[in-house]
Amino acid sequence: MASTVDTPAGRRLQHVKHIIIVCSGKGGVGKSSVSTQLAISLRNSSPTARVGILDVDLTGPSIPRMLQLDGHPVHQSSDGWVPVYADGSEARLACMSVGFLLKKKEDSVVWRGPKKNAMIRQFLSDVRWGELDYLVIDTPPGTSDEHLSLIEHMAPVAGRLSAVIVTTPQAVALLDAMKCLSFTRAVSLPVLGLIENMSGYVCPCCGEISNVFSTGGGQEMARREGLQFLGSLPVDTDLVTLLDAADSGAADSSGANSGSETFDLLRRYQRTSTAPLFAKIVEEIVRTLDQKSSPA
Ligand SMILES: Nc1ncnc2c1ncn2[C@@H]1O[C@H](COP(=O)(O)OP(=O)(O)OP(=O)(O)O)[C@@H](O)[C@H]1O
Ligand code: SF4
Repeated sequence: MASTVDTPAGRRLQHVKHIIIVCSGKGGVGKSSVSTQLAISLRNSSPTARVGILDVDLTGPSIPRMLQLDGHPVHQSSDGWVPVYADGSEARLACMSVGFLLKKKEDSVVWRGPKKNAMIRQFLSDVRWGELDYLVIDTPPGTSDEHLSLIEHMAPVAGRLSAVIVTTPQAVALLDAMKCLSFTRAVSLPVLGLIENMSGYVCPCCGEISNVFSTGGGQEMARREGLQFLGSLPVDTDLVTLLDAADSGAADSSGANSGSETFDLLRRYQRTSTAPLFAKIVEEIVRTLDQKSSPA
């Protein structure tokens, strides 16, 4: 019988303990922000946790922007691509995105399915992730070529895969989240739980919660479908301010930000009003994954 790691992606990912695919049925619900904040909170969940974040939203990569790593060059070593570390020399938050391969961040990626498939295969087999506790994968909205390619190339490590579904509370987003859930069921991808994002707005002056959209739909969907409800995240004005600042952040002459700037960015993420909610979500995720990997 062939070894379970007997493919380039299987060999490369053999030292990655858990792989979390973040998906949403609908665009713009906050999947990339959730992926970024999950990766940061997982990294901070223990002093030694090592986390990777892979951005396979090939036509709309936003992870480099969210980690203020836009324009960072990617180095090729004899052993493959070296990921970009969002925490400098600590090297506990490794990041890879097609965004690093574009000449300018405004450049668009207009690729057909086979080229996207080849890029994803390369990300999974050629990036030198090393040992990771968690690899968080940010995907495009919906269920597209990218999702199928991921599942196909990661078949040798299928036992370590799970998904987190992100939705907003509106009916249309929930309908699309259901489609996403049926995809996970069709490909036997276990779902760790559901996150309802932009669930209400917390007034920065008085803390009053206004439900701009309806609320509670994600929790209801989770109950109905037998999923774990991981939590609700309100519209976070700290996150908006942080990302606006990151967008206008100064880059050095190579177009890349220095390690200390991105390190400072990680600290600022930790001070947003949703950071404690992410810490709780991560506690739940870590508990579930530990149970899954502990011998019966
Ligand atoms: N809880 C939140 N509070 C405030 N702003 C948020 C929140 N979640 C996401 N956003 C903002 O909403 C916008 C869309 O978020 P994001 O890019 O994460 O969504 P997405 O689902 O990944 O989008 P796409 O479909 O383009 O991949 C971003 O500007 C992000 O900063
Ligand atoms: S919730 Fe209260 S403090 Fe906040 S904006 Fe509305 S009225 Fe003002």
